[in-house]
Amino acid sequence: MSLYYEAAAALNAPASDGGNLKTRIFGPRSRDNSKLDTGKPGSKDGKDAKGKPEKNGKNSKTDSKAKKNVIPPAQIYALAAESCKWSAVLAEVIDRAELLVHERRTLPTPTLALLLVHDLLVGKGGAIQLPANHGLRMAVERHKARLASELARVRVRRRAANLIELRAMVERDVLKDVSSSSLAAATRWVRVNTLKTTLDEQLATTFAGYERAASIKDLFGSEGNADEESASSSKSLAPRIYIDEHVPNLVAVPLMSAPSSSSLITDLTRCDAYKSGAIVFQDKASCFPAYLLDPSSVDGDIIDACAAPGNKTSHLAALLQECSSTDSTVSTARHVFAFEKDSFRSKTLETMQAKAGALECVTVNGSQDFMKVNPKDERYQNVNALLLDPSCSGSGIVGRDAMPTLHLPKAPPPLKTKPKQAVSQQNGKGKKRKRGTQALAKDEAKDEDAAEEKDEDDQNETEEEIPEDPAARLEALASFQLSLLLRSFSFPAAKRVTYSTCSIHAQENEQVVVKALRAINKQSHEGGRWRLLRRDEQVAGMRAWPVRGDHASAEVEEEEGDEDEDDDNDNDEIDPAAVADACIRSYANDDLGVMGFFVAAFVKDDGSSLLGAALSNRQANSAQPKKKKNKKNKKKKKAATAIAAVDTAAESAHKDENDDGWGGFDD
Ligand SMILES: C[S@@+](CC[C@H](N)C(=O)[O-])C[C@H]1O[C@@H](n2cnc3c(N)ncnc32)[C@H](O)[C@@H]1O
Repeated sequence: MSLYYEAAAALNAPASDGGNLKTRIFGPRSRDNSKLDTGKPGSKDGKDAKGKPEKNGKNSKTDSKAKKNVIPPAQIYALAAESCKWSAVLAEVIDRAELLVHERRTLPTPTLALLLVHDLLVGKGGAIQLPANHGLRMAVERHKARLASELARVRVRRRAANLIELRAMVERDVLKDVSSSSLAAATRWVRVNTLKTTLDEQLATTFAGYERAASIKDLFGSEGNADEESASSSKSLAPRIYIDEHVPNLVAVPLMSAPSSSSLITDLTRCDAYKSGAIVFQDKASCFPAYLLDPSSVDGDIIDACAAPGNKTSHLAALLQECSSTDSTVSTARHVFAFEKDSFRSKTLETMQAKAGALECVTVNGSQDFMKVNPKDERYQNVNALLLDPSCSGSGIVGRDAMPTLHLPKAPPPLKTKPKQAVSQQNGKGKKRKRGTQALAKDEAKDEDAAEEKDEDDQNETEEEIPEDPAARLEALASFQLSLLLRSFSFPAAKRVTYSTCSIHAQENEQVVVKALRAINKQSHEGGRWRLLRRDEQVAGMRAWPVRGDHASAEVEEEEGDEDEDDDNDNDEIDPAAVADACIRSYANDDLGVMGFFVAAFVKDDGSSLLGAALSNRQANSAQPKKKKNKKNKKKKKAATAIAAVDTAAESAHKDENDDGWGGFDD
């Protein structure tokens, strides 16, 4: 009986408990099965129900009996997920057959009825997994003929020729349902790692048999599809794949925590290409920085300043290899130096580079603080480009726990006296199970093993985990990000820098960019001047990406003490519209299937073109007076340089980070 009650408890757990179906069932249970299954006190801590120590041998007997009763989580998950998937159809069948009206004394809840009818009508074995004389089984089987004929009617109404076609329709409906609530959460982005394979090879192997989707929405059956012949059918059982139009070697497939088995959704974590590092799970937006940095635009080495877990590092390595193999003039091997401050995450970085086959060109500088790296060190004299993806609030991250809606049959009107089993579910075993599920669901966030299907790039902390004062936290983060960005500019041979966050807050994005431009351009312009890479100069895919920076957010007041002290820079006002156009953003709710993200690229003009996007049209008019010039002398002593100021702020941000053991975020 437990199987059905366990599955019902997992499906009915309140959303506020968090966690998707998979983690509700697998994460907690895998650590403490007996607790959930037996509900008996005492057996775990060696004490009996009254709290007294149990006699020798009794404990182990109880344990082994409890173990025998444990239902494999995979079995519970399969039942819950499949029933959820079929719930729209089955709820209709149960209602029309009036099962709950006829059996209101024996079938305590609509969820249980749904699970039992699932196994009877569409489950794998075609039978309820209970003894033949069990009350629940008998209650449902009494109505088998009526239920089967209602199922046939539903099938005919939906114009499915047989059960196989109906199954395909059910799956498509579920995909549509999930993707309509969050396209970003329902999409699995897969980067083909060109260090190990090619897109064509993967399409012919890992993704053989997939139908081409014409758009992200079409992955979920909402629009027509790219393959003309297969366009007809929502009845097609083939999974779909979308080949991204912006980032090369990137594809998307549907992702969902349920259903457990589906021909439309394949579990890529189990495929050889994933295990060997030939494909990498990486959100589309997270591919922007390396692509925008465009290693082919420079010829020297590259630094990834905040690298762990390392998806952008291996992406950089792949792009580097691609441009080296196409450019015969490149004679010397180019390097990616990957820095990571956190020692634990440094190990992940190393492992991921090894898995991606990137170690030939990537040097992992683990447990090294980028702020402490000497830009003048001989090893970095050939560094032309830097990718900076520092810790951030992670406010753009999307939880990948999309669940289909659970449709339940209508509950019958209540009986005057409570049926025995209903009472026992409310007050007895049912209650214990629910408590167990809830308590365990809370632990789930800490359970690393529960994250079976988590992307490597999905290990960020969420904003909720940031300590109490979010405003102060954001301010400290922004200062820390600015200091890292200014440090990136200070590498003598640097010509290009990308700055990215998986945050949606302007404070961490456009505002950092504007402050960085102001600060850097107050310094001597020896060797060139930093500006934003304009949209028209960006690689094709980024130029075409429609979501740009936020104009209003780029209007940043100059802070007191930051006014220009150098008469030569009187014309360095920043044009918010130009900044916004140069910046790239994405939002989880913008229907493009990606998480919230921000990236901007800076270039160092060697003097041949000073008409940078960041400099306003006022740049041409050198006579334009600065507004706060009269304050200039008073403040001269107050701020030595802008960089020194942000360095101090950054130090406190660093301290803040260390204090609470906060390790930063991945994308
Ligand atoms: C957002 S994650 C980087 C994700 C990574 N770029 C990727 O795509 O896989 C930020 C990382 O920067 C690291 N970090 C923070 N401050 C750092 C510093 N001063 N020097 C080096 N690494 C730092 C954090 O430990 C964290 O692992």
